[in-house]
Amino acid sequence: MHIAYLGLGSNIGDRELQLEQAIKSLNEVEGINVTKRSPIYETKPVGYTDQPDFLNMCIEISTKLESLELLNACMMVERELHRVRETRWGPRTIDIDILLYDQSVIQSPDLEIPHPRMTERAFVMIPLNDIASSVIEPITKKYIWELMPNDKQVVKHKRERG
Ligand SMILES: Nc1ncnc2c1ncn2[C@@H]1O[C@H](COP(=O)(O)OP(=O)(O)OP(=O)(O)O)[C@@H](O)[C@H]1O
Ligand SMILES: Nc1nc2c(c(=O)[nH]1)N=C(CO)CN2
Repeated sequence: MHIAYLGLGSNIGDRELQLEQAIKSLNEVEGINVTKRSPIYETKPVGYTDQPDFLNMCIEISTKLESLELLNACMMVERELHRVRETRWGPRTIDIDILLYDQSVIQSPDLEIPHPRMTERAFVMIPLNDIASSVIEPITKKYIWELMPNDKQVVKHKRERG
């Protein structure tokens, strides 16, 4: 069994529902079990800023899948939720990134693990810290405090569903 952490984001349509559907679909994939989920945060868009606010969260999964198989499963769930790729870093119904996969370091054309931009993204590190505090190296953790928002960039989302 492998332990992986995934980052989920949505900023068009029913954002909360799409996060829930992504978790449900991932959990239904043979060989994937969702074992933890972070709170949901509402976050200001990073990179391309002229787009709606995101809901972001992280989940922990235990999986029999190898890393590339997991990437394919994530892409399949994205397709299922009708994600259309238009602008890089642009709006999306759902985005699923593999953040960590065991202790692996992978540098291939299709897959980079740890996710190359994760440590600079408050919308990833804050929910990841909620569910994987012990997994994050102290050296990285130091920067989470620097990412901690004091200007409403990342705020806890009040759930609309039970
Ligand atoms: N750790 C990873 N998790 C998910 N996709 C990855 C990862 N590493 C590389 N990729 C590649 O990135 C592509 C997905 O790009 P995508 O359009 O989702 O990027 P993005 O979400 O806009 O930007 P970012 O990668 O900065 O979050 C996939 O086709 C996949 O092959
Ligand atoms: N707040 C926020 N900003 C983003 C996000 C995201 O999930 N949340 N995803 C991006 C591309 O992956 C680019 N910018």
